Amino acid sequence: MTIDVAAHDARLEALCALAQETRDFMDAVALTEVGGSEIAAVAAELAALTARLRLAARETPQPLEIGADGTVRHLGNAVTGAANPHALPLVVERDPERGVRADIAFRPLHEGPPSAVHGGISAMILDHVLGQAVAAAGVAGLTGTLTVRYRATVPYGRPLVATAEHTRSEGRKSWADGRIALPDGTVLVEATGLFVTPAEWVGLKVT
Ligand SMILES: CCCCCCCC/C=C\CCCCCCCC(=O)SCCNC(=O)CCNC(=O)[C@H](O)C(C)(C)COP(=O)(O)OP(=O)(O)OC[C@H]1O[C@@H](n2cnc3c(N)ncnc32)[C@H](O)[C@@H]1OP(=O)(O)O
Repeated sequence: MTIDVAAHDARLEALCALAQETRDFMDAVALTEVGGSEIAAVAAELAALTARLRLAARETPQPLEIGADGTVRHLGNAVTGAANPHALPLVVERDPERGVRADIAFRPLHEGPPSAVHGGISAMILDHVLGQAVAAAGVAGLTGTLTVRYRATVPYGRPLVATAEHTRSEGRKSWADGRIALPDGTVLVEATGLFVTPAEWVGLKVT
């Protein structure tokens, strides 16, 4: 059975909608120019909303689920989780040619150097897509090492593309390459990573 994200679960659908509203809120916080008293009033309203959500709370985000066909859904993931406000969220697809690809839309919220995306955020995206390329090759693992080369600053507010592919495996070690590029293919950041399949994951089939 393929897991269909939030398709038949009204509560999860509502949670994903709340996460998206929260992202919009965070963007608004990062960019607002309203006056100080209005900012204080909004903060007080927000504190009341936070208290309502905490009336019933768990200690970990929405868990990773694996469908019968190996489909993975992780609504709580920091990069892809539709129920996690921290996530872009990135939608990673199998590339028809090779590996995986994802459209990226960084926002002003992601700023590191002036007018550009924080290097750690680019590294986080690359960590994830390299990991997913490795998982798509049937050898899912945890990142052992990630080497990132920043060739040009990464802009926010314009469409970008992340791609990655599994390159080889030796025992429980697997390598992948990936990059964040402009739509015309100009590479801005590239990475290579080594992923180690924990012994207890060997043979796990995820897509
Ligand atoms: C039921 C579970 C279901 C799970 C389903 C998963 C589905 C996935 C689906 C979708 C993928 C999404 C994509 C996600 C992407 C994001 C990935 C991250 O951000 S991961 C978080 C950051 N990384 C960590 O937190 C790792 C922390 N480190 C560890 O847990 C261990 O150190 C680990 C697993 C990396 C290695 O531990 P050992 O005990 O298995 O390793 P030893 O047996 O000592 O070594 C095995 C081989 O690996 C090398 N090795 C081990 N660690 C290395 C390292 N850090 N760098 C280089 N080589 C390393 C060793 O030298 C050894 O190599 P020799 O066989 O001798 O050639």
